[in-house]
Amino acid sequence: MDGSELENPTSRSSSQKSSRRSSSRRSQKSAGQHSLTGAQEKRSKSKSSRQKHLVIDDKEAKKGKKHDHKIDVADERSNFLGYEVYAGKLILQKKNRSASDNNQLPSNGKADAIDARLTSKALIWGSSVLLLEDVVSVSYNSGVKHFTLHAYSTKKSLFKKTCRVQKDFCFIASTLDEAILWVTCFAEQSIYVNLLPRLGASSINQDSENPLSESLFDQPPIKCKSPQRVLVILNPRSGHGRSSKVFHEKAEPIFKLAGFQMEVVKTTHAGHAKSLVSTFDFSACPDGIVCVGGDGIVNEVLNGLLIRSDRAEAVSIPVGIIPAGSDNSLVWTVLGVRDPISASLLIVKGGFTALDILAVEWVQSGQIHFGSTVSYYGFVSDATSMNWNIFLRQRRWP
Ligand SMILES: Nc1ncnc2c1ncn2[C@@H]1O[C@H](COP(=O)(O)OP(=O)(O)OP(=O)(O)O)[C@@H](O)[C@H]1O
Repeated sequence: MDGSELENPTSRSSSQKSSRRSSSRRSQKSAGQHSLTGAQEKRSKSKSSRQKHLVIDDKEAKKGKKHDHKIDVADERSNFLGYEVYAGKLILQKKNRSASDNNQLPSNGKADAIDARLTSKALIWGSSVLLLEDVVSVSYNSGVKHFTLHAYSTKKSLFKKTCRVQKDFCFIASTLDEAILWVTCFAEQSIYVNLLPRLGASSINQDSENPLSESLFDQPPIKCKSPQRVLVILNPRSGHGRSSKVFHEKAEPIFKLAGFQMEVVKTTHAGHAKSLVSTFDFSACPDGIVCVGGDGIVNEVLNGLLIRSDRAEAVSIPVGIIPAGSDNSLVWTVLGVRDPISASLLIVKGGFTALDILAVEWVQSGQIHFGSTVSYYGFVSDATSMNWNIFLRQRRWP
């Protein structure tokens, strides 16, 4: 199955059909500038809400008369599929063709081309939908008409458990310029673009009738996110010694697809992570720390940050967690995920969740005693990623 099979929305009602078609035409017409920026998107949203009110007023004015389904269409599009960013024709590459075969595709291969739309939430082609939250990156070789989406979509396993599996989708655009537009629009939706050099000289023969397009590639025109540089701290003892396997087989491939540059440190003893983090020069890895292990390794990393001389800045360093311990209760509580693939996706998608950390105090004979270091923490969050803020109570040392 390609993406998630859906009921084809265009087959519902004629009024919906025409509304969608005209919207698609509008977006095709303005190819080249038709990606919506956040502000445009807001404007578009408020426009649809204005439309909605107009339809309601109209309805009240002409009681009893039937009206079209503008309200439903607007709501459905904004809630489920987001707002249209780009539309055009794409050919989905057959599995058994290699990337180099694409270059021999006849330029009149439009017979297989299908309507495709990129919205702020998904890529939709035919009756298939691929959610952007499942897409890790796009690979694109300069000078060719095809690009590949690397996705980890959810799938029900034999025992009806949901799991994520990697799947690549190679699409061929109608022209080289359209391929660039598609990839640019993915980049604008915060998908990492892995820009690769040109394939062989033969690979651009397909576009030799269009020298203008070729010149575009003298300067790569696609603006993409810069690669993230992170420190990975892996406890090889976590999860009864399975954490290295979890990292190298499940998390690392996703980080590589997303262009992450990683400095991986495997701890050699208890307390290693804390001492490392307490003195580490983060200028080499400014984009975050990824803990691979159980709750214990996260505990050490947070404590290491808290005892740094530059604690005020250090607490703003994002901390990610790849569950590879035996219990992983913290990551489940904070991120709502348990599997390392979903946790890796959350990290590469880059959202942040503020996490409250409280010092635990103990009371004896009516007196409050504080530890000399922050030794444990209450976590108050249930959202989806990993920035953390520290709220320490006013402390009075005995
Ligand atoms: N190389 C190492 N050898 C021995 N112990 C280590 C090493 N590195 C870290 N540790 C210690 O191991 C403890 C347990 O690690 P961690 O919590 O990551 O795994 P776990 O116990 O399998 O997972 P969970 O806490 O989810 O049950 C940590 O508190 C840490 O101090």
